[in-house]
Amino acid sequence: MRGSINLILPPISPPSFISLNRLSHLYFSPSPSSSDLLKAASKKLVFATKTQPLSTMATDEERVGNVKRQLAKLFESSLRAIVPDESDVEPLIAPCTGKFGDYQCNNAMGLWSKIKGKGTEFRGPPSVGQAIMKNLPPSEIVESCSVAGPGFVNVVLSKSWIAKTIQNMLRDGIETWAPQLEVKRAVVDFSSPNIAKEMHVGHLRSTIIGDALARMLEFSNVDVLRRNHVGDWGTQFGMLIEFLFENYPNLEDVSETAIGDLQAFYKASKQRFDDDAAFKLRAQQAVVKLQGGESEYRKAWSKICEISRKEFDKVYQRLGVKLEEKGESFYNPYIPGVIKELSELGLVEESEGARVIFIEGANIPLIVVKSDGGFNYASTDLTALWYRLNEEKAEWIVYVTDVGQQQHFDMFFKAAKRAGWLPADDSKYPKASHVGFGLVLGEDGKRFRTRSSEVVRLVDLLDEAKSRSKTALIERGKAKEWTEQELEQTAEAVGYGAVKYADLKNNRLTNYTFDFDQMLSDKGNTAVYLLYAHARICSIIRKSGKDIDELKKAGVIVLDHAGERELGLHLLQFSEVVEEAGTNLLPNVLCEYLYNLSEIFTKKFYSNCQVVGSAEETSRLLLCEATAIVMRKCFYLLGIEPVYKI
Ligand SMILES: NC(=[NH2+])NCCC[C@H](N)C(=O)O
Repeated sequence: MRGSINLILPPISPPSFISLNRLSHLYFSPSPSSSDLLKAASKKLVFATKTQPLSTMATDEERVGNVKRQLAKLFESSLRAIVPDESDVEPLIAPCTGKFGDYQCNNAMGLWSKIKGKGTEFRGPPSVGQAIMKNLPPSEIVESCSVAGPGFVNVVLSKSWIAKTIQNMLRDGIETWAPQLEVKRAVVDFSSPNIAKEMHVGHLRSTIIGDALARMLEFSNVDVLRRNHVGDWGTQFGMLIEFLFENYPNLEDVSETAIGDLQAFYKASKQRFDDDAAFKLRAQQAVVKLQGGESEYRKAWSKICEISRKEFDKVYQRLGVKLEEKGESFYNPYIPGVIKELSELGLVEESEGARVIFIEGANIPLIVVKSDGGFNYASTDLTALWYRLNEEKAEWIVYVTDVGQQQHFDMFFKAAKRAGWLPADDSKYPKASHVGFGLVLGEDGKRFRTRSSEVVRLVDLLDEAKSRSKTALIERGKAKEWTEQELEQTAEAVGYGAVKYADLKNNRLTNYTFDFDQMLSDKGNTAVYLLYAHARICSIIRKSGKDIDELKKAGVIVLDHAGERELGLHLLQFSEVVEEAGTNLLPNVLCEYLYNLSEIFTKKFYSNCQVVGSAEETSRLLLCEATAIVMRKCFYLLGIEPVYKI
């Protein structure tokens, strides 16, 4: 699968504290001691700046909340000083947890393997690490550095810089922490249900994951074209149209309510198709007439699409998802031209009456024109890709479907590479990525179905999520405290948020079990727990009686307590996490960050640091506000509505 390495690998975890210690024994290098730190300090590697309230706007440099990038810039110049060769200066920076530092530069070992035996003055990775550290230019970001184990350069960030960066964000807005991606325009092809079929729980995953990815890329300054590649073309329309004509001789009479239950309509026409040979023949002829553009048939087709669209839109509205429909039929007029172009390139060959493209490594060819002369899913997808690259000028095209379609994407991406539409190197743009996801399972561990083995309808799921969360709120006595409207809105935010989060928090490639009790629990890693945590932070601020907007203008953040510092550092990592989740197309990375933020806030900060009435009240209220802002942005990026009181 294209880009599979990126997609399957879990986020890189930095070497843990323990492994660092272990390695340090192996490499006979002492762990950094206070004397190391002192030495580092004497080499002007300690930079402490006093945090000041900032009344002026931040410079572009200060706006960047992405610590990893800022450190990479510093280390790049230090690496360059050691190895003047341009190709060797890609800094490897990773956050780390441990008493030696907040971040690490992991270049020493790689550099050593390149320079050893070539008359270098260095004696091994630790000495390369020392040199990297010594060459680090002065910066207010870094408080101290040390070298550990096989040359890891540990960096302790300056807490006054962390504080200042958070103050800047509070003053200038969270948008100043948005990642800047290389890509300017992307297509995210998601949801994409099929006409005349009910949207089911499989489409739920595509809708939720695709929306989250689109939001993350949009936030990262990418122009995103949200595309609903609806299945609105194909042989099934012959059967549907014929059935429509049979039951509604006058098309004007067909209302939404008449065939509102499209699943039932589809089933009934399929029954008719299977049972009656004459009907079947008429249905097959109807396909030809539709494709030939006969007006009555086109009208009937439009009617069916329109009714389906209204049903889909209701779901999108409830989920707060925006999409622009460009269904399969949209690309029809372009298909012949694209097949011609591919033929002229010598890619299309005859095989058993069909026209196909052979793909290296695949045991079957990609059929682009069927033996009856018709086009198929692959011809449409190749054409849509061509359109997106050439007409829409997208540099990154992302497709969100179940992993079952992986081979299809793999094949037509390879065909596009053969045609020279995409570079052979997956790390280059323009690029196409398939975002696959696993199955939704029921409690029995099998595919999620209703008791009568029917496909579960999305609307029913959403109704139940809402009604269950409403019941839970009523049990907490909220019906007495709140207006009916507040109760409804919160029940929706919590209910739909729970369904979305339960899906997004898993690595999307794994199957997951749909379990209302678990997703609506207010304990553990659930949307309910997180939404309530956010509401509680808002209530701390409200109850303080302070005007938070005034505090934001002049207040100073101090991170003297370990809990304050840990919270501050985690807040600062928001930008690099969004960048990682967006570029690797993994929303679960952002969920993990959000959950950890809430845990650090509660367990490290709030339980140890009194906020209201303390000497540090202003600073701590600002930390509460910054946490609430970052949490809300995470909710937004995951497509979840926040709640402010609970
Ligand atoms: N460009 C694409 N093939 N997008 C995905 C389409 C998904 C398809 N309609 C389905 O329900 O399985």
